[in-house]
Amino acid sequence: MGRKFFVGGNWKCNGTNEEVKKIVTTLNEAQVPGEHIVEVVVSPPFVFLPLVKSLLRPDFHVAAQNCWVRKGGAFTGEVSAEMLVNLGVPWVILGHSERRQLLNESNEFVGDKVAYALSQGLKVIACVGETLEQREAGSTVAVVAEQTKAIAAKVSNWDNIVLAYEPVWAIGTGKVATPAQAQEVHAELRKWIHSNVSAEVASSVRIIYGGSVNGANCKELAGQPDVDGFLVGGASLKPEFVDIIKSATVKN
Ligand SMILES: O=C[C@H](O)COP(=O)(O)O
Repeated sequence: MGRKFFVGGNWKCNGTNEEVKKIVTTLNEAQVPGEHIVEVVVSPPFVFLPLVKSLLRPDFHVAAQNCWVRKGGAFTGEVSAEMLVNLGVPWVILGHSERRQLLNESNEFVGDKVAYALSQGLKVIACVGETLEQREAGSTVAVVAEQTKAIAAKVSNWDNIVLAYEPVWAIGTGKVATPAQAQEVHAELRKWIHSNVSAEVASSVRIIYGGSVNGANCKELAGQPDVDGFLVGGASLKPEFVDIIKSATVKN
């Protein structure tokens, strides 16, 4: 069975009430390929999740940008997986490099978060990716394999995981990975999953690319055999996100 193209929009820590409504209006009016061709998930900040969910067209879905590692309780400032489920939020982004780097989330912590979120019924966009220093040292594949291993160690069912390869040096920098660079790492990740998880998961899991994807570069990236979609930051706040969604047709 083919892997359905997946386009995620990570709005990060951006937006006012008015801006969020404007983005949703643009998405709601867009003519895009049907749900059988592309799965679209947008991820506003926590505070806007109910608003976006209530206004967004029914064929698009929402994701939180994080959740607490275990059951909720006395954890000031955190939002639990149970709360997201209670609000009908189906997806969560975990292990984003901004959280790994700025908030010191370790591979093990991310693995625990992914496992807990899945156990509560959430679907997870799990992010991996190397820094420029690691790439220049030739350790890209080792780094992403180690990050994936920490997830695989805690998870037995990959049906509800989308793996996002996001090289840190390409995030928000305008320096997109070349299609060949993205394909190479995606193929290596699939190979790692084949050897360490299973052949079935390797062929079915969607591996999406993130890092300076925009309306101009998305088609060529989408044409790579192991690129199953995108996790888009900056461009997901702009009308060109619609063009990125449309790049799904490259696969069909
Ligand atoms: O989650 C999205 C990524 O961090 C990519 O962000 P960007 O498209 O602004 O480079």
